[in-house]
Amino acid sequence: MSTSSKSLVLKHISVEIKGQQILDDASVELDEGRIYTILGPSGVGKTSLLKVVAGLLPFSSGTMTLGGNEFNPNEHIIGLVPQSYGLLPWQTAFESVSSAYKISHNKKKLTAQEERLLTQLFSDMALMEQKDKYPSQLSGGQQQRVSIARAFATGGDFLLMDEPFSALDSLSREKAQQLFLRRWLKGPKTTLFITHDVEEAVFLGQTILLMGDREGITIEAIENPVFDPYATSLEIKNHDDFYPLVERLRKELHNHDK
Ligand SMILES: Nc1ncnc2c1ncn2[C@@H]1O[C@H](COP(=O)(O)OP(=O)(O)OP(=O)(O)O)[C@@H](O)[C@H]1O
Repeated sequence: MSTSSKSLVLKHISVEIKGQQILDDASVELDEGRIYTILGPSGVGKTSLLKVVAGLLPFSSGTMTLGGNEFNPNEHIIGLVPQSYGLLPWQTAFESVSSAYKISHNKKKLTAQEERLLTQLFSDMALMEQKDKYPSQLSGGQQQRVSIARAFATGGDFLLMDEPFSALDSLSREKAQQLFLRRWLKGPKTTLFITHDVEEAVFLGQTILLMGDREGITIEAIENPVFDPYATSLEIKNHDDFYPLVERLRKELHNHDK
């Protein structure tokens, strides 16, 4: 894999909380503007890795660099999509997205053009009819799409997604995956996407990171030959390489889980 000028490189990252080793010697290189899906057994440290990149979890040793310079997450705008939507009950969908935009862009009021851009984002996420609804009036899939719209609205170069679609039924999930890819294509950000679903990892990941724990964390980067953000999930599933790759990943995950 070639190292792009803005690669985010984590080297020998270890995290300790109260004497307990949470992440042990993890190294990975993330090229700019690619989607990386992360698979790995429960408890291996996927969320911890994401939190390190987000600056929410300090590491005790190792280095994190962007384009060769020290990377301090607090100096960057990073879009985060948690598993549990994270919407405030008193904000409508549009208020939620526009307030995230205003905070990250240090603005008090939206200009007419910014209002149009955010409206386009709602349209891209198939949320136009939900703009003025509160979270309690939205389905899980709609809430999660608002959460994704909010992460896109913050701008910035990084998007961190922690099992964002795990609570959705399969139809809502496929719709959310497709809408996410369409929007991502408009401005590809370096994306880390944790999932427990092997097929989702193959559908969404340009590179699939397989995490294991063998005398320290291992992260195997697998280039995905079937990745095609323009294709539907059915087209991807019909690709000759799709099921062999899914099978291989399932086997490797099973081996790591022993
Ligand atoms: N705040 C914390 N205090 C103590 N231990 C923690 C803390 N956060 C995580 N851990 C431990 O660190 C390890 C890695 O947790 P992490 O949540 O990163 O794993 P994961 O791979 O995301 O798991 P899952 O797939 O189940 O969500 C686990 O053993 C977990 O119990």
